[in-house]
Amino acid sequence: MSDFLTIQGRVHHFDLRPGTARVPIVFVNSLGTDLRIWDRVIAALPAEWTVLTYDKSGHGLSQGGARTMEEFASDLAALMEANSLEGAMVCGVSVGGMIAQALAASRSDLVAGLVLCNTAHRIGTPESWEERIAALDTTGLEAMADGIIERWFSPTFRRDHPQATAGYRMMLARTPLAGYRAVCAAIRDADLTEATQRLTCPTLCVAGTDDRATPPDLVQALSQLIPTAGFTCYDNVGHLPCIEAPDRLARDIQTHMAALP
Ligand SMILES: O=C(O)CC1=CCC(=O)O1
Repeated sequence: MSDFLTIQGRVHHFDLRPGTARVPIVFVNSLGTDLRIWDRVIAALPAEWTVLTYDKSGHGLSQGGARTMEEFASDLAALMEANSLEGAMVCGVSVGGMIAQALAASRSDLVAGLVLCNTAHRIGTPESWEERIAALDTTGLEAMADGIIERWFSPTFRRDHPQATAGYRMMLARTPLAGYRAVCAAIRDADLTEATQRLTCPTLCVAGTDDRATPPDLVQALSQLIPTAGFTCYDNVGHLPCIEAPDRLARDIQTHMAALP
């Protein structure tokens, strides 16, 4: 059920679907999206799984204010603790995958396994994020939305799903500017290389051949940093497999979950 919790003085929006399975799963969304991007994945998962989704600070219905990747990770830790979720599978996409890595590095008690979709230990360059922040300040998000959507979705998805493409474009363009800007700055400043190479939990890294934001080579490099990680790449899928390939992602999550010790 959708609910709200104040964490470090900021109201956070989350949705908890309680279940009886041993290991809960927690989903972490990307820049410019909210918890709805996971709906089709969750619909394809077993009904007995406990599932937590949430809007990170400054996105969806959550209040802004977090600044660093560590703060975004500690928001998630507090939300999991408040819901008595420990030893969870944490599945994050893009910056959500960075938050998941930072959480696993700092709070291994909360994380039994990881699914890292279309993410990396370092995304882009500080200069590229500075350019994006400058463009945001000059033109705003609406003017940048078409270019961002082309990085998010494969040409096939955009051709075959024009309504969904338009809908997710609205989700992006309606993201509060300050919240979007803060996440860009957190990505600019985050280098998780050292923290991530110390991870020891079972990890699945997922890439898409048509991902123009975190291409397969980058996601594969992430998987090679983590001794316990596997790697898979989805054909004709872009940056958001939770939207373009929800059934395949749900299957891979279940296989990964089943292999947990
Ligand atoms: O908006 C993009 O370019 C894609 C992206 C980078 C980090 C993230 O979360 O999304």
